[in-house]
Amino acid sequence: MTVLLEVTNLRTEFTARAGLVRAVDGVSLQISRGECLGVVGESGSGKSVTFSSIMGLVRPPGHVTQGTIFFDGRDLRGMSAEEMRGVRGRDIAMTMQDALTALNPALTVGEQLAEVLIAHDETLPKGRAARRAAIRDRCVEMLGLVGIPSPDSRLRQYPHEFSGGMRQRIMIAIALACRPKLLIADEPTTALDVTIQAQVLELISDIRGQMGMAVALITHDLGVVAEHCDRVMVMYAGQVVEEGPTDDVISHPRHPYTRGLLASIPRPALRGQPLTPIKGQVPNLMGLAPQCRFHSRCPLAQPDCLVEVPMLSAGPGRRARCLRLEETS
Ligand SMILES: Nc1ncnc2c1ncn2[C@@H]1O[C@H](COP(=O)(O)OP(=O)(O)OP(=O)(O)O)[C@@H](O)[C@H]1O
Repeated sequence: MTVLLEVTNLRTEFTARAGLVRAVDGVSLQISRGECLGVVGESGSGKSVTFSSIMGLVRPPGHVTQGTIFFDGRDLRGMSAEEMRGVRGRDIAMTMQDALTALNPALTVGEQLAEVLIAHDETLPKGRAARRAAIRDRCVEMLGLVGIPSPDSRLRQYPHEFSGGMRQRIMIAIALACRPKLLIADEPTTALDVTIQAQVLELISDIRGQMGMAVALITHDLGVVAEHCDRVMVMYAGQVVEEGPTDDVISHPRHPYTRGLLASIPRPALRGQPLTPIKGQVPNLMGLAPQCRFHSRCPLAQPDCLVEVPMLSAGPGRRARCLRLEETS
């Protein structure tokens, strides 16, 4: 599979009154064409900021201060704001955690879909009437694709006239309108109940199959990753701590943090056994010392862990940021 997105050594910092917050610190990742990468980690681990940085959507006081981002062979960090606007929507689309705030309450769903098509779809006919008809057809097609019943009439409705699950689907329809090569889905199901969650995820997987699109699925839920992702990347305190093929990482986690995450979720095979939450808290990202960030919570920690730990090979296609890998092999 050819590489679609390649990020190397990305760093994103926020200048806060109390000091510098390094929200993303040395993140490297790759996504191949058509692949689904799961991105997991506790709240505040830097998942959203990593992908907002890739999209060029970090706003002051935040700045990308280091690293390279190549998409489809093009250098995104070297692009102008205008060029990046072209990439967003057409090549890479991102759905946000909260559909209600991401959608424009003052425009109908049809108007919002049409806006994206007008901005990015170069295949639309030039003549006015033909163009209008083509835009309308595409809007109906996209709402139909995400499973909105009677898409024709619902195009004229506003976001508040839809349920939470429907709004998520509409946001996905808008993201998919220009057939992006990569969809970044940030917690697409957080606000939804369990059945709707499953439907939205199935929908993303189906469309991925139909369009050959790559997906980065940001989630707290390792169950979701197990079901939908080819590979998984685990983040902790602004860094990637483990990555590899999903089945391998979930069946045999190598980083103590990934092991902790897996021990803290209910699994049918372990019914009746108590869950073990990870003790302690994610460290403050301000002024972190150059040492293993999981050290204070780690059951395997030794004094020699108080050094900056690089990503180390942890088996075929796998890497983990830990000096105790021999104890988890
Ligand atoms: N606008 C901001 N100003 C200052 N710091 C910020 C800002 N946005 C994010 N951060 C910092 O970046 C860290 C990482 O945030 P991010 O939203 O990427 O985490 P996350 O892993 O996506 O969490 P969640 O799962 O809750 O969305 C936060 O803990 C916070 O310290």
